[in-house]
Amino acid sequence: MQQLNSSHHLQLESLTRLISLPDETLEQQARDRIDQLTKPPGSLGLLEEMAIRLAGITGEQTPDMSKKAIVVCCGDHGVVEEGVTAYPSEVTEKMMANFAAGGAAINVIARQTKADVYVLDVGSRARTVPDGVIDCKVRPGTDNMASGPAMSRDEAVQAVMTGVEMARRLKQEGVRVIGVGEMGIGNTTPATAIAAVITGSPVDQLTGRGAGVDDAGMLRKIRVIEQAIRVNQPDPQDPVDVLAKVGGLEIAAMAGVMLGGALERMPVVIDGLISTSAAMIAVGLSERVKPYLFASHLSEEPAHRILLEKLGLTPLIHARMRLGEGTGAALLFPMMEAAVALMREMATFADLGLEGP
Ligand SMILES: O=C(O)c1ccc[n+]([C@@H]2O[C@H](COP(=O)([O-])O)[C@@H](O)[C@H]2O)c1
Ligand SMILES: Cc1cc2nc[nH]c2cc1C
Repeated sequence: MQQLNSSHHLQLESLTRLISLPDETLEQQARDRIDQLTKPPGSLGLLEEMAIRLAGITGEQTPDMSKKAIVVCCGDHGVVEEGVTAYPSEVTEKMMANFAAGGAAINVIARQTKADVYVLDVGSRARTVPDGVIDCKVRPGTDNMASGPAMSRDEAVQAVMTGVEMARRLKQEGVRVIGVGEMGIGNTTPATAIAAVITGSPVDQLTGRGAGVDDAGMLRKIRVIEQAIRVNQPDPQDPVDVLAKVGGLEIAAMAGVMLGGALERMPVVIDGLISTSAAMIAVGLSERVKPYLFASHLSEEPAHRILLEKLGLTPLIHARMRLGEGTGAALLFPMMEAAVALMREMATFADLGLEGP
């Protein structure tokens, strides 16, 4: 591991060792209570599993979910010059301004589900970072991964540490649950490349239309991802190598938010394909991140299902969404709050003078 910028408090390698496992005693207590609630055992399905996991993560039988945050990590991609997306990179900057002004889909959904939106410019090509966007730019966009590494190892680690610091800051601000989202024109290309490297699945089975590329663009995208993997030869056993060679700055930062969230014993909700590719990197850096992660929705991108299966996560929402920004994650928040409220407010069989299930 290369030396990090001195402003970083902890080195990536050492912090991954500091992540603790969820509390099994609290999980068992939650399981026992759920089976005493006035319902057939297991009938609340994945909400039961959610309540149990939240208890183990937070160390609280009925965790406080009042302060919720969505972190939208933004970055641009040199590979866009290969014609892999229907949109120009400039849209990333315009959307960052839109997030800051409150007019994007994530702003609307987060207002509905009572979450605060934090926008991070980790690596956009915007010359000036729009007001209201947190400037933690590592570099203005990646290089074209079709002809060489997207970035250096050091830059990848710096971007990861940006996410770690963000999660720690949110914890200090009293945030109890973090949803992870992103914006970056072209980023389904690196996300799919990460999926191909880590799962070994054929690129043509993983690749989707992203924000809406046409048939010719799809074929180009598949060939470009195959070429990027051939040219860079990323080592699937080395997550920083994968990030640096075929990843993205916002993907690295999201992996960092997941590491930081786990370090701070906070549940972290992932969103679509791109944040799930970041989850693969985070779990590659430390298996201990996995129990802190919650899948929200199943994206239309074919690689998403494969990555979620590999992570052992089940998405609760099937809404044919493929937007990103953390929109699916924000939609999971009310279900999480409901899972906790059920634990807190439901009557038990004993309350009804019944023996139990
Ligand atoms: O979250 C997803 O699964 C998802 C699927 C398709 C597209 N996106 C969003 O669309 C952008 C990437 O699409 P593309 O075609 O430019 O690679 C990026 O800003 C993502 O947030 C997101
Ligand atoms: C308009 C637009 C909004 C987005 N939000 C996330 N990805 C996006 C891609 C586009 C093109």
